[in-house]
Amino acid sequence: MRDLTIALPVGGRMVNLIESVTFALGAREIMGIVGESGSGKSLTALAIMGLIDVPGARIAGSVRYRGRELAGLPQRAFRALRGREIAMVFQDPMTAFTPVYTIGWQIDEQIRAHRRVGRAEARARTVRLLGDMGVPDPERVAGRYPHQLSGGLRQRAMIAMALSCDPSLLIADEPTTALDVTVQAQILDLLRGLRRDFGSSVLLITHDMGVVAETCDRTMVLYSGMVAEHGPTAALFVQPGHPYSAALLDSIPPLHGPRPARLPAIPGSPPAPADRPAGCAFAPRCAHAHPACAVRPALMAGGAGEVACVLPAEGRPLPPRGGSAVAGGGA
Ligand SMILES: Nc1ncnc2c1ncn2[C@@H]1O[C@H](COP(=O)(O)OP(=O)(O)OP(=O)(O)O)[C@@H](O)[C@H]1O
Repeated sequence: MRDLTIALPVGGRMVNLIESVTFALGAREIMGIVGESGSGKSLTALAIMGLIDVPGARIAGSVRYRGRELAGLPQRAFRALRGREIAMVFQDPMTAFTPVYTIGWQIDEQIRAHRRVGRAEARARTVRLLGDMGVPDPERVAGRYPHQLSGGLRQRAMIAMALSCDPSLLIADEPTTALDVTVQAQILDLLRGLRRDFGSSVLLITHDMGVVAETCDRTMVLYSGMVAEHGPTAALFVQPGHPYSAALLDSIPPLHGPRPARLPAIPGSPPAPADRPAGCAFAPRCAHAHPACAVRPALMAGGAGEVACVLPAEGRPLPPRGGSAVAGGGA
């Protein structure tokens, strides 16, 4: 993705909801997009899938998949790509499965929509996929309706459906948010196994720094529709370059040592896209803000890899962080 910008008319003027988002995802790589609610994570994912269907939206920039430009691709071409090449799983599988057909029937149909196979062959593949996803007694589960399964089983079934046509890219939008922590750990394990067992790349969208720490090779931090920082996950956790990344990490309870009575919180809230300041969007909440922040910082080498902040560029790294371990809490 290069310089993706999505603008919508708000109050009579065009407002950028996403601005100049740029990243590359390699084969068999797991990348996390992390940010608060409203930071633009879902819009970024929907843009890859060609699913931004908002009247008046203006989309600029480039999304290339295996060398092929997706921006401006007609919906017919997108339909062929979705499911077969790029698949998506969502937070709540209840909204992805229709309640009136069995899980197995729905996965069979997905397979048959993309491949010329008969019912029996499709069902055999469905059962095999459910088994691969760790679903116990997959034949019986295939005969169940969505409401008859636990949240964890439904999420496994949805990932099975997403993988049914061997996509090379899986986009998972908050796939574990609705699950309890034990099941969440199992699903993250499953996502990590996809590159090994299926050779897939995964784009994982989450608001939870613990989830990216456990799962992602690289992490991109979004703030107010823009990239704040991007780099290898380990580097981001050890030496974040953007005060926002550092503040997100500091708001996670440390795993070792004494726990502070109150965790540090980031004061204020992100600006609405229409009220974004002209300079750095984080400056009004930033403990390190100074006059240079009146100019919007470009993404530059620094921090974990690339950072949109003048501090690292000016050779003024952030003070060392307190706790270094992650307890898997929400950010
Ligand atoms: N259809 C729409 N019409 C107007 N504004 C929209 C629309 N969809 C998204 N937005 C705005 O775009 C911004 C980014 O939204 P997006 O859903 O991508 O955020 P997000 O990071 O995925 O948040 P969440 O974690 O809550 O899902 C938000 O300010 C949101 O209000």
